[in-house]
Amino acid sequence: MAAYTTGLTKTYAPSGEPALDNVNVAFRAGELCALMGPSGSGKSTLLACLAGHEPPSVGRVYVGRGDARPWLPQQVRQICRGEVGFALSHSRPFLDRTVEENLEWAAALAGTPAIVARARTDRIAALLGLLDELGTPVGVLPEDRRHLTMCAAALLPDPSVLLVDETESGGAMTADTFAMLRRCATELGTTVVAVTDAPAAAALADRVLFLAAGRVAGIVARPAEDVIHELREVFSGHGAQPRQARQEAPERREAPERREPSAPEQRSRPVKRVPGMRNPAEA
Ligand SMILES: Nc1ncnc2c1ncn2[C@@H]1O[C@H](COP(=O)(O)OP(=O)(O)OP(=O)(O)O)[C@@H](O)[C@H]1O
Repeated sequence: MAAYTTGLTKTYAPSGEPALDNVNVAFRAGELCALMGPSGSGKSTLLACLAGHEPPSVGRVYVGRGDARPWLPQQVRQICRGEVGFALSHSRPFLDRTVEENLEWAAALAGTPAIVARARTDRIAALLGLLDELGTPVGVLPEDRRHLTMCAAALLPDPSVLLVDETESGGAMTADTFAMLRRCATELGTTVVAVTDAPAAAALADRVLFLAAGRVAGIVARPAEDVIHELREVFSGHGAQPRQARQEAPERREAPERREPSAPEQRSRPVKRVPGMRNPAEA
């Protein structure tokens, strides 16, 4: 298991609804997992908790060998040296530097020896289709290439887990991008968890994790694109239980456990069955 959560609940405002509500999910070593769900379902929050950017309100997050603890800004070097690499929606490359210079910076920040960084740069750039752009200033590249530059920089220190969110405009996570992330997971052995709204992209993943209203709604292994289409409709429309209804449901008040690490469970709300979808408990 490369990363997992137990009873992960995240509430931003003290009296507000949880952005994540008792999420129990595990990510396997070397898998590409697509993260899908309607806007506000908690995708970015899950990535932020996995990255250690946001502390859980309740529950635990484990990455690699230990807790993904919240980090202070001055500890950014430790993030880069750690188990997790990320290209999140707020991640920004240096626009006035070339792709290669951005990668060098990431390697230096992580303390990766220059000789190791040089050897990895070409390999990662090739996997992400950036070889021809190593000498190009990132500022002149289109948004998807900038995002891939962030992915490349995140991969350079050889994290066990790479977390990739959509860019703020939401346009970067296409099937082309996923095909490159697929290669990274396969050839580098990195666990990749990446948000997308595109069924054609998610169909390239080993598993698709659907969030709906802060909960794990379903996990599909080796998904077919039409199944993903259907599930996306279910969870973005009437299939996703409205937040108001959840608030009134008594089981929401059951306190997610504070307990010692154990094999992650999947105890999520049952959802409409669609051919090819597995219940989270079966994952
Ligand atoms: N920093 C924050 N402060 C307060 N509330 C937040 C914060 N970040 C997210 N939220 C809220 O938490 C919920 C989940 O948001 P999140 O961004 O994780 O969902 P998402 O599925 O990534 O959405 P999108 O696809 O629109 O990015 C939303 O109701 C959102 O308004």
